[in-house]
Amino acid sequence: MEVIKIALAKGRLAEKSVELFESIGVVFSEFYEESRKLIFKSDDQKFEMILVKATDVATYVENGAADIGVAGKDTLLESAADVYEVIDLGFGKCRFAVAGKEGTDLDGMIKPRIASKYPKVTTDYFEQKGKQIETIKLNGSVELAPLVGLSDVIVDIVETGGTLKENGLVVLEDMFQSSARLISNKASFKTKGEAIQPFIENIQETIKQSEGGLKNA
Ligand SMILES: Nc1ncnc2c1ncn2[C@@H]1O[C@H](COP(=O)(O)OP(=O)(O)OP(=O)(O)O)[C@@H](O)[C@H]1O
Ligand SMILES: O=P(O)(O)OC[C@H]1O[C@H](OP(=O)(O)OP(=O)(O)O)[C@H](O)[C@@H]1O
Repeated sequence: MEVIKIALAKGRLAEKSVELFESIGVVFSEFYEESRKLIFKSDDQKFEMILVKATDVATYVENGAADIGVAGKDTLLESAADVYEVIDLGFGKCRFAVAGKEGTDLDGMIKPRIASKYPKVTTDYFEQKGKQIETIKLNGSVELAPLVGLSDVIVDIVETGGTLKENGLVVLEDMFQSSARLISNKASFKTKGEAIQPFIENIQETIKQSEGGLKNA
């Protein structure tokens, strides 16, 4: 029996993903034990889950170190990994936005300096608009950049808007939505299809049902 390897991001998306797997009978009891473990076997031993940095999920899946994974669309766009994006899981929803101090005249700037954890997403977006920019790659606390003069504006994901607000920033331009996606390694999708396909179909069914539930709520 071939084990299916799943890469999960350690942070925000982990718990919801594990709950989703449970709902289709793939249970990782060990996940709930307090530990620093990074590899977990499912109770039925058919699946192995590895916990990696959110931005590394696509790398593990692209290289076949994991067969499938759960990653935010934001990280998929940024890494441009060559993987199949199989299902929009509907959680981990947030929006990409250009943000800055209130009244910032982005259109009036010739070549604004834009700080972001997502330099590729930023470059692609402004290239499409035909606007020249300079990107400054940061790894976190991006909201600081315009406050201390490191950049003119930022490109970041926004959920509640709380972080922007607490730091005196506002959304200047709404870009697009992001949510968690189930991704698959391209070769595994075929070679391990017999095990992966039913897993995907079951998840698809669960999501359809919960969407129906929401609509009927
Ligand atoms: N504030 C947010 N609201 C909703 N979804 C978010 C939010 N921040 C991140 N996400 C989504 O969850 C994914 C994982 O985010 P998480 O914060 O766990 O990792 P991270 O941003 O790489 O943080 P860290 O550097 O602490 O590991 C992101 O790629 C994104 O898709
Ligand atoms: O609109 P909100 O609900 O406030 O969420 C948005 C914040 O969440 C993410 O940061 P994260 O918490 O991952 O911290 P980081 O800055 O260290 O990456 C994102 O980069 C924003 O800073």
